[in-house]
Amino acid sequence: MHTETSPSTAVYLLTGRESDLAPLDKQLVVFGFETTVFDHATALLAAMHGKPPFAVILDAQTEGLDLEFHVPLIKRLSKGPLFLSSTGESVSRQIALLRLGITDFVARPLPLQKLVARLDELLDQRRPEPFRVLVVDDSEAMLHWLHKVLHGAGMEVFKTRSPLDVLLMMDRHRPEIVILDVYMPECSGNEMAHIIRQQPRFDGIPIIFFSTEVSRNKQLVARSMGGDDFLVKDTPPEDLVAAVTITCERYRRLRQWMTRDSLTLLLNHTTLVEHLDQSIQTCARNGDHLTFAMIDIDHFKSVNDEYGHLTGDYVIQSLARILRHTAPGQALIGRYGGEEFGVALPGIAPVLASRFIDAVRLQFCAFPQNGNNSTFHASFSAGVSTLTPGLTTQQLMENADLALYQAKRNGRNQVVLYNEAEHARQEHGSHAR
Ligand SMILES: Nc1nc2c(ncn2[C@@H]2O[C@H](COP(=O)(O)OP(=O)(O)OP(=O)(O)O)[C@@H](O)[C@H]2O)c(=O)[nH]1
Repeated sequence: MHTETSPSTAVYLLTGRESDLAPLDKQLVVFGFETTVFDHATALLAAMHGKPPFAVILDAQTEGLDLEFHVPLIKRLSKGPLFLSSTGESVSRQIALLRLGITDFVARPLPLQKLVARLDELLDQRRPEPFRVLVVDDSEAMLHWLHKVLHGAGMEVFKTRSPLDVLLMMDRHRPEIVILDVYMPECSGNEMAHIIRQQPRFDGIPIIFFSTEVSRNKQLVARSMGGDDFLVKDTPPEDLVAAVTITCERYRRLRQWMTRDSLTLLLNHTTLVEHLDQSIQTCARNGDHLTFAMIDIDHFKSVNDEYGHLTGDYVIQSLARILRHTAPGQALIGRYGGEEFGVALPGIAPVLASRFIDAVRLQFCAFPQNGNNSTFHASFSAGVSTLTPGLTTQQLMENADLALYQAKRNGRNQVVLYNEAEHARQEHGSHAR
């Protein structure tokens, strides 16, 4: 399980020792950024020579920092984001600083959540996932050409000559676009599009027809069968790449709205349960471990009452980020509802899973939350359940919920691993009373 940050998340912070920015290093570490603090620009530049960071944050008030001199030197060593934190700059000064190479301005007092959100966004932009494209054409030469053009543009391309394999390949590779030839011997592209559109699990996946057909009328018929666009086969490669890119980007944005929770960008409830379902089937088939944790922030109503709803939202976001940054790659993390989260850990033994959730609990407790111009700490309780033969998704979640209830009853701020025998004993005890 990886809980370390990769070197690519290195953030260099230039600030004075006594500055209000100094605690930022510990705060960013909680969110998974490997932060190093420098109190002199020369030391920062020397470190950048050795290992260029992902981002640099400059405190404008650092002693000896001369923006006109140092910013161009920093830019020469790293093309990454360069933040300037100051008490406020005039618009004309901001323009001058942008020209020098500053990419983002951060006002004081530092809005930590916004800064982290921005760093997250920049990080995601830096490692965009390649678009996944499925191409279906009975001509080997055409498949080869499409693969060459799209793969050459950085996309992940899956190809088949047989339309009868399409559904299977869509299940296996989860393409974000399907490019269909219109005239194929086994079935036409129109028919294939019609069949794809009958499957609710492929709802919304764009289909582009790729054909020699130039008749506007026939193109419209093809689109009425479920296609989204029509490209003729002598389309120049750059136009094909542009059309696929635009369509995939739109689909990704749409999917994000459909599958993600807007406050935390974690999976929403429905999608988490759907993915958990699939994961349970796979793990049950392969005999792999699967654990599920239900996490609930403690006394959250009091947080809202004392610090306001907005601060409550920040607390929810801080837990979401800690989970995102520390969970192993295969984890499914979702916002289950309000201040409740669900985390599925396929392939991870129950004891290790509990240990991981407990490590998240400690990080979350240690994280300084800001509200009413002061710092406070929040905590959560969690219940962890394990997949056993024959258990349904619903039962797995209910068991985690029972363990969570136990954690709350035990006094909160703890992780309880569901134990069937223990649960039966307690049930029996409560009935006997
Ligand atoms: N800020 C914020 N509050 C929310 C959100 N969703 C739910 N809540 C609040 O979360 C609170 C949940 O409170 P309760 O279910 O009573 O539980 P609790 O106060 O956390 O207490 P315990 O779970 O028993 O430790 C309610 O006051 C909801 O209004 C949200 O998206 N943002």
